[in-house]
Amino acid sequence: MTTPPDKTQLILSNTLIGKLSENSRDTSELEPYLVVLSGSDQGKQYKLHHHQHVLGREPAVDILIPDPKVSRRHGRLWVQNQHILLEDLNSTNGTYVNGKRVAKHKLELLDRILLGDTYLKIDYKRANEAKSEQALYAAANLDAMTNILNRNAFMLRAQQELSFCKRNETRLTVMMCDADHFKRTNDNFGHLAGDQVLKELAKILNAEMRQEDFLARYGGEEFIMLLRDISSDAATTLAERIRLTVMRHAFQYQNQPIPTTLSIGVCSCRIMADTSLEAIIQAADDALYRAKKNGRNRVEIDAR
Ligand SMILES: Nc1nc2c(ncn2[C@@H]2O[C@H](COP(=O)(O)OP(=O)(O)OP(=O)(O)O)[C@@H](O)[C@H]2O)c(=O)[nH]1
Repeated sequence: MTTPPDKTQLILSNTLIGKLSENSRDTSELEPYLVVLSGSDQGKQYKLHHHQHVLGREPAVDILIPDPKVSRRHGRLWVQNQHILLEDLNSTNGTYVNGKRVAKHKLELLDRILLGDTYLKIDYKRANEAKSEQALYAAANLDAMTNILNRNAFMLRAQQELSFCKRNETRLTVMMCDADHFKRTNDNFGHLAGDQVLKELAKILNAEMRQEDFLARYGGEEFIMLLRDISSDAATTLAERIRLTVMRHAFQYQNQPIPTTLSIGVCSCRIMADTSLEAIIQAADDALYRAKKNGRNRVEIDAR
């Protein structure tokens, strides 16, 4: 629990986070936020409300930390009156504050929290500060048109997942999905119609994933998915389901139907010490090439 900052703390905090000192600002406007300081979600922030927030890696938690070393339900934050309490929920790798393992801890403003490999801190911000920082986060990590991860953000997360799979010898699946004859879509219906199709494709793919999986726009009309620990049979079933969903979806632009199909290349492999991310993506890309060559609107899989 963080006691709301007094003036001295605020000046110090602002110096640390590189903002201009605002000695006179009114602390009553400040709201508590949990800020992610490292890892693939670096820069992301969560407004803390006056109740408990569960942190962890499973989809149902309030604050999802996409770090393989974080437990599914790792810990919780309680905002109570003027304080913020951090409690470990019997996590595997523990909850640390300023380098010390804690079971339950009343947070101070400058405390550094460590869950798995992810550093976090509490900060107090005005709503407009938080909004502009969130916009910066989105610009760095998200594809502006589809609002899913961009390629760079995906590669960062995928490297983390690969390290986890190496330690645990689990499977990793990469799925490359590419809209068929998309040049024709643009030529026949216009670029705006093409954009509309890409936005809807992102929504469909997003809905098919588990929350711990990652989806990104990899290139123009190409999407990439990373799925942890599913069998090659389950990956094939999922890819087939996605292909059928897209084929049956009624894409439209200005009331004009736009028939759209996907070709999907899948690489599903058990991760060895020397497996590289580039090699898995290349194998998925090769499978995608085969799907195109073998007639499009189909799935090809490389299972290792
Ligand atoms: N509307 C729209 N089109 C895009 C975007 N990014 C890439 N494209 C278009 O996607 C098309 C991709 O064309 P190609 O690489 O020839 O592939 P294709 O026509 O889909 O053919 P196959 O992949 O072989 O089935 C190009 O015409 C690009 O201009 C985008 O953001 N919006």
